[in-house]
This record gives sequence, C-alpha cells and structure tokens, in this order.
Amino acid sequence: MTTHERTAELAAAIEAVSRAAQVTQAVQRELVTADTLTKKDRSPVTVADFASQAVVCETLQRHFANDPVVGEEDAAELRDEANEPLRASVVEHVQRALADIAPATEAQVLSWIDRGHAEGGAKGRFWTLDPIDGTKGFLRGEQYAIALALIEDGEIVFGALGCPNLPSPADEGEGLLIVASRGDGTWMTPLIFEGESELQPVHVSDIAAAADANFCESVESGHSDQDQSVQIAKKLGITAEPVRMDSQAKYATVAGGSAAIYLRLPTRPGYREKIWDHAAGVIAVEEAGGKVTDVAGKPLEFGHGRQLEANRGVIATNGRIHDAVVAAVRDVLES
Ligand SMILES: Nc1ncnc2c1ncn2[C@@H]1O[C@H](COP(=O)(O)O)[C@@H](O)[C@H]1OP(=O)(O)O
Ligand SMILES: [Mg+2]
Ligand SMILES: [Mg+2]
Ligand SMILES: [Mg+2]
Repeated sequence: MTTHERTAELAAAIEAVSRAAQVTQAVQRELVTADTLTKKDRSPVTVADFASQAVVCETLQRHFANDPVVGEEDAAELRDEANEPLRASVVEHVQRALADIAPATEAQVLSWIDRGHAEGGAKGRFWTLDPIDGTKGFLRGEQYAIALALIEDGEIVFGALGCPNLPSPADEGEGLLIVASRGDGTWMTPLIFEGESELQPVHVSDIAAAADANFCESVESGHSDQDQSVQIAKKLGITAEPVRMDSQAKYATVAGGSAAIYLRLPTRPGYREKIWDHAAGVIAVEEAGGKVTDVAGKPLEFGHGRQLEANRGVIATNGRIHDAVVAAVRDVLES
C-alpha cells in the first residue's frame, strides 16, 4: 500500500490528533498551574488523558466504524461514583472539542474511551493510541505527544504524532504534527491543521559518523538508564550533551534530523514497552530514512498484543550510524 491508498486514514488521523490537541492544550491552559507540580497533583493530566482518548476514538469510529483500537486508557476509573467531578470535567472538555459534530452525552464519552480496549495481535488491522504520551512532560509544561498508529498484520503502516510543544513548521497553528505512511515517507505540518496547510517532507540527519551525533533520551532516569548512555556516548566519541525530553517527541526529533540517535536503555528486567509508546514514532523515523531496533539490534515486533513482548529497550538512529550504535550499546550493556 502507498499513501495514495491511505488518504482516508490520513484525513481521519489528522482530524483525530488535531482535535485531541485542542483538548490537551485547553486543559494545560485552564487546569495546569504553578501549584500542580509542587502539590504533585496529577488531576489535570488525568482529565486530558481521558478526554483525548474519547476524542480520538470518536473520530476513528466516525471514519472507520469497524476498526479496533488498542488504547492506553479505559473508563473504569471514571465510572466510579467517587470520581464524579473528574468525569464531569472530562465530559465538558470532550463536548467542547466535538461541538461541531454532535452534543455528546456522558454515556457516549465513556463508551468512546472504552473503545480503546482491544488486545491487538499478529493478524488483522487495528489502531494503537497513546492519548497523552509523556504525562510528566505535560505537567511540567514541556514535551508530550498524542500518538496514533495503524497496524496491519503486525506491521505499522501509518502513524500520526502530534507534538503540541514542538515548534510549528509554519507561522499559523501551534505545535508540530508528523505523519508517516509505509513505503511513502514522513511529513510535517502545523498541528492545528486548517485543511490548507501543506505537508512538508521530513528527513533524518545525514551524518555518517556517530561521533557527530546529538543524542536524545528520556528526562526520567527510571525510564532509561542515563549512566549507561553516558558510557555509550563516550565509546562513540560523542561530546555533545544529551538532549533530554519526554515522550515520543524524541522520535520526532530524530525523524526531523535535529538528533541522530534516541536511546531507551532498560532500567528494570521485567518492564515491557507498550506498543502505543512507540508505534507512531517508529514509523516516523523509518519513513524519514532512519532505523529503529531494540538494544540487541532486533526489529521491534508489534504483533504480540499490547506490549512489545519480544524486545528490550529501543535504539533509533538516522540509519547510517545504526550498526555502530548497536555495537556500542552491546559493549556497554554486556560489560
Ligand atoms: N520502567 C520504565 N521503562 C521504560 N518506560 C517506562 C517505564 N515506566 C513507565 N514507562 C513509560 O514511559 C513513557 C514515557 O516515556 P519518556 O520517559 O520517554 O517520556 C510512558 O508512556 C510510561 O508509561 P506509563 O504511561 O504507563 O507511565
Ligand atoms: Mg506513553
Ligand atoms: Mg500515555
Ligand atoms: Mg500512562
């Protein structure tokens, strides 16, 4: 398949992610305050998470009624009587984001969120959604993403990655939207898509020596081993400081060429990466000319259900330096 055969998916995904971004940006403006961080109050991101999943699932259902969704969230917690204020806030934000479509009821909002319950697997077609990836970044007012990808028979064929706090490629609109289609390429456009904005092609960095690379990694040392990444960078002769950012914005940064390496180094042997934390970012990098594997150099396998059961960690690069990076990672992880 090529993008020309995926124009319906492109239109639906752009609508879904840009509507969801309006919700997350509204919540950030209205509910995240200076107190949020100091009080460790997670309620704003909880509202934004549920509302974003509802809006994306409603949009997908309108365009592709039969497509299952493997989403991070479900509405069980929201149905709890004790969570009435949270539920009301979610419903209000969803109603605003879909005001031009239909007046949404509370029951509909909960059922849209619950559409994300699918299990995925090796056969058939499904979407995978992280309604807010990088919850810590969202609460800090830094990077986060809305990540949506389409998987067919275990292969990612399409991705849309909305990064509200990365710079827009145009003056109009806020934030960056990256879309990628298997076999066809990766493009960027302003996140608040007005219909006329152009899709501009995106390419990875063309550096040929790992020593010249900028590399990015998580802000959170609990999500990726930052002591090992220092040793890997040293082995590769990299002198630039790591670029630390939350969410799949890291994949967008590699796809767009501002960094040539993204390292995610396992911190706990038992942790399994979730498919919605990677699918949209992986296809964005691959179709921009880069390469993505796990820390052993194996391709990521998206056909094992909700988790990447067959993989540990992630290495994403511009492709040209991939083997050198995998070798350095292996040396450090085995030492
Ligand atoms: N121990 C871990 N190792 C790797 N990723 C993790 C770990 N714990 C949580 N995550 C996930 O990392 C993602 C954020 O990545 P980053 O640090 O690169 O911004 C979140 O989706 C988070 O999942 P969850 O949403 O369940 O908290
Ligand atoms: Mg996530
Ligand atoms: Mg999330
Ligand atoms: Mg989460």
